[in-house]
Amino acid sequence: ATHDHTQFEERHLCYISQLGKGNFGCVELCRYDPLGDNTGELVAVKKLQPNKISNQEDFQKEVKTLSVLHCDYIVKYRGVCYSMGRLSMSLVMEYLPYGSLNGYMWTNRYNITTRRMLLFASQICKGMEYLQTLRYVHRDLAARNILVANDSLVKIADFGLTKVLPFDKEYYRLSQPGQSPLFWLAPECLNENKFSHKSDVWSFGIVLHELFSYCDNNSNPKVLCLRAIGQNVQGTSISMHLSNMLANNWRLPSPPNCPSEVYGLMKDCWTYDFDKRPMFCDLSKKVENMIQSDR
Ligand SMILES: C[C@H](Nc1nc(-c2c[nH]c3ncc(Cl)cc23)ncc1F)C(=O)NCC(F)(F)F
Repeated sequence: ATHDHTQFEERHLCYISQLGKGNFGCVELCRYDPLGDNTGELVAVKKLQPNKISNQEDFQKEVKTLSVLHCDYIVKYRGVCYSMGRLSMSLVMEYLPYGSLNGYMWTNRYNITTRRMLLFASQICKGMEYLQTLRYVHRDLAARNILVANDSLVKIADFGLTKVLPFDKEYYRLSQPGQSPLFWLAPECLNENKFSHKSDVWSFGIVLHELFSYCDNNSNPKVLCLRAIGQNVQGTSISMHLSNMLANNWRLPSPPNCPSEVYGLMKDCWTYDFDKRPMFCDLSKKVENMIQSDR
């Protein structure tokens, strides 16, 4: 049987504001208000730009993916809304009022403790552990794709690039270079378009760097990598330069005032050989030990 996609009637979805845009379309804040008295719940509605058909297929997959995920550390699926006579479909999700993690970290940079950052890191690890049990590879783990539910709870969101591993392989090979942002990608993704739980671990290390940099846009992974590459980017693409630097053991520098054992954890996630990188279950234990000892 098809999944019981809770149906939201378009006439009761009241537009409030736009939350953000992506290369797919946009996400809007709406109130689902069937009683028409403003007592309905706030929801986040992801709408597709109707142009590209390929987007439609990818969007269907994203809806399918999110509808089977049930985890405290993953944004909740609410259902779908068909409009234009089932011609176009929107994805309805829970609305998280504190917004995306990168905005939250920068806004609250003066009163977020190391313990709080480690709590967020352990929650992201647990969400990723859950994804791994279902053989999903997120492929776009970044602070901009983490949502903040409240001052002590974050959730993984944006499953637009998520792929399920084949039954007989522990990696997913993309046919052509994808649209994942370069500076969050593991070397094997840059060099061979190979995505796995271990490449998600690499991206988690980048998210740790973002967290401990308070998501400062002046020292985000893109800025730091481009500075290391140097302005004189000759013919070879940025991807090639980055790949060469990583092969020569260059890594993002430690964020200012970052505890050395946290930077050590980032470096573990950035082990060149993906077989030697820690698993998310190892990472969450290490992070939880740091939370305990960080009194
Ligand atoms: C394109 C949309 N962008 C944004 N969304 C929100 C947002 C606040 N609260 C939210 N509650 C549920 C959802 Cl799905 C989004 C938001 N805030 C700022 C944005 F720029 C998005 O989906 N971003 C990926 C992720 F959700 F992971 F942050």
